[in-house]
Amino acid sequence: MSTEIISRVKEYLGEDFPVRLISQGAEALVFETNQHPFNPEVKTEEFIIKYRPFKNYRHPQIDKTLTKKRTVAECRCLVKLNNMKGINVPHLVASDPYNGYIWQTKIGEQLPNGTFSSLKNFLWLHNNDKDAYLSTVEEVLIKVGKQIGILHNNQYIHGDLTSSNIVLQRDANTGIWDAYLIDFGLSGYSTMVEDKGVDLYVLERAIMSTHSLYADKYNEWIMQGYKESFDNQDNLKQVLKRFEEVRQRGRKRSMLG
Ligand SMILES: Nc1ncnc2c1ncn2[C@@H]1O[C@H](COP(=O)(O)OP(=O)(O)OP(=O)(O)O)[C@@H](O)[C@H]1O
Repeated sequence: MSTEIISRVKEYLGEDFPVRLISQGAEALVFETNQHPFNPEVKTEEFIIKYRPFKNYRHPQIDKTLTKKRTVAECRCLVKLNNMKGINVPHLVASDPYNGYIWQTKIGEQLPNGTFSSLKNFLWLHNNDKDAYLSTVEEVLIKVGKQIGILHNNQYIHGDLTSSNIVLQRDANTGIWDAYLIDFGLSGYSTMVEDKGVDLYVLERAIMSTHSLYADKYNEWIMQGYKESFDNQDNLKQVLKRFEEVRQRGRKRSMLG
């Protein structure tokens, strides 16, 4: 199946177009390339191509409509976020919603152990070097919280806030890590505190399940950054109240199995 999809992508981009498959999720295949979609002069950047393939379990017409709708929604969100002050996200480069393609700038780099610099891998890397890296981890997690806070303050929600969808990249001048959010397939405009509470809960659970040893400290730092990014304390209070309610619902659900 995936070989067939990859040949379709090759056919679409051209046989000689250099792409490398880096991820295959439920919804999309993600490739990386160093070639710009339409400007061969751009030589210094790397790009991500996200492709939503045809799903043969869906009626072809419904599939086309859904693919187009989801691709357009993700692009719209990226464009909005590209113009939002203070938020770190990939730049939208090009898109072909009819065929399910989105091109965006690549975020991230290799960590010293050779893994990709997602927050998840970063925390794994520093899991055993607690003392030496604690302040770096604290700084990074406060920045992560700030990014989520800025997003929520602008009435946007992420919708799939896991530690794999947060990517770290060093500032080119200072060498200091910055936090970026990626994957806006389930994101959108929302004024509802419930959606924001769920975003926070999903990330809290993700941190607890993959980095259980220091999860409490990590979540505390994320929430410190989140709180610092709010100007309006009433809004913050409402979100935090709902976050607690979402947590309690989650606890009840897991007790009931
Ligand atoms: N702009 C980007 N820069 C760097 N890596 C990226 C970028 N976009 C996606 N990736 C990589 O590809 C992976 C999958 O991308 P994304 O989450 O957008 O697709 P998805 O199909 O929604 O995946 P999943 O089903 O796993 O959530 C990411 O976890 C990340 O490793």
